[in-house]
Amino acid sequence: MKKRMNYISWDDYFLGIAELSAARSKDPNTQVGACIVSEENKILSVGYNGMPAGCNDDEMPWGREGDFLDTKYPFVCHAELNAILNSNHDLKGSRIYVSLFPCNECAKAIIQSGIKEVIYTCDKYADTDGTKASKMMFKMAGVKTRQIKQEHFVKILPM
Ligand SMILES: O=c1ccn([C@H]2C[C@H](O)[C@@H](COP(=O)(O)O)O2)c(=O)[nH]1
Ligand SMILES: [Zn+2]
Repeated sequence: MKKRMNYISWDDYFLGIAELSAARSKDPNTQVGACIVSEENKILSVGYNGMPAGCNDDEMPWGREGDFLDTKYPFVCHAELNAILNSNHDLKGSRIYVSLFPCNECAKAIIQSGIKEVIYTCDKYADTDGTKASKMMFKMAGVKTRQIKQEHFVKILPM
């Protein structure tokens, strides 16, 4: 008997894990997941966007509008940063799979931690200055970026 042939690719596998991680997010508007992988295709870390440890996410604001301190923005820890901080490994030469293209703050953390490739699905904030800054920095720092359209991998998130 021959081996099974319709197994999923490494990219689909790790993006699927990033999507599954996103399903843990309490953010009512945008759930983001990240999965960091070594050159040997070993998972080094995962993360999703959420409130910092010790900050009760039932008491924190989750809105997008109003006074800055009444929104989630100053508080929520981004998926990529959580994945980087959750890791006990050297991330040099690794790649990160993310469900949303990284913001400029995450881009800085990705570059500084030595991650060499960003594979992403959604780029819904492509027109924002933050995303433009991320793309500028990735280009200058030699971090490759590659988009994989969602229809190309198994969608795990509940609809
Ligand atoms: O690089 C990023 C950018 C954003 N996030 C998180 C932060 C927030 O929880 C949401 C964005 O919320 P919107 O309502 O779409 O503004 O995504 C992240 O984890 N990583
Ligand atoms: Zn970010």
